[in-house]
Amino acid sequence: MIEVHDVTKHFGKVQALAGASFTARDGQVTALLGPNGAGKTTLLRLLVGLLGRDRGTILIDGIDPGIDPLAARRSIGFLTDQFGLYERMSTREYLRYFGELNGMERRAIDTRIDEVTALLAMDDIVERRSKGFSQGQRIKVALARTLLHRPRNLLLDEPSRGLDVMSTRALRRALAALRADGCCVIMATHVMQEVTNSCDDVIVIARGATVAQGTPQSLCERTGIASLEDAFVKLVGTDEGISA
Ligand SMILES: Nc1ncnc2c1ncn2[C@@H]1O[C@H](COP(=O)(O)OP(=O)(O)OP(=O)(O)O)[C@@H](O)[C@H]1O
Repeated sequence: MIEVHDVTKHFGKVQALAGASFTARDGQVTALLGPNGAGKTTLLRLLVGLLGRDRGTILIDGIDPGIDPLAARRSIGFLTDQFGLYERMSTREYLRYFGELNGMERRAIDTRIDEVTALLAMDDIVERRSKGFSQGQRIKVALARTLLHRPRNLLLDEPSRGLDVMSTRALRRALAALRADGCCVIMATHVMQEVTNSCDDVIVIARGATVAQGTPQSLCERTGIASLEDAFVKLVGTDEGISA
């Protein structure tokens, strides 16, 4: 479970977070929805302890990443906007390397590589070096790395960007599997269809603060609007930063 209370963060004079508060529960996929510049990536980086907050409380399964980032990170898989692939390594070599960094045993790594590459439908690129990989192929490798060590908490920053229809379905399967395993998943996205298809709960963030949290249906009911996209626009008070 991930608990955030009244978190603020400045970069110089820019206020990236201005009082974000929410709870993301186990066994749920929680969407983090907000216009460009709303503070989504900053929030994810604070959760994983890559940045320090100015104020507020953050607990990852009871651990404060600001106090003990290494302990918090052990239970987190973070798909960032920077994939950090090593072009000379094949996908298998790359995943093995990260499995070893996470303290997994070789046999467990190989079994898990088979599982995640099947889940994400990436058999065609397992033995290929990542040099020249397309955007969709790159994100799949990064996602496979994120899932490899079975973290209990998953932070996914726009995981569906650049994915084709088949890969988007593979991502949905992966999210469903994580939910069934009881993981806590937070997914920052601009794609409303992914929210409707894959998310149990939605956090709406605007200008650095949480403006609403609830199921897609409850957000529609609260605004009195049938479409989630229109409900989001009403909650945020602008129509920037969304795609159909
Ligand atoms: N390292 C930094 N230095 C200065 N300003 C920053 C830095 N990181 C983020 N910001 C600013 O903080 C605000 C929030 O940025 P953030 O990247 O968290 O937004 P976001 O919701 O992820 O946006 P997007 O949907 O465009 O990816 C923006 O105004 C951004 O310019």
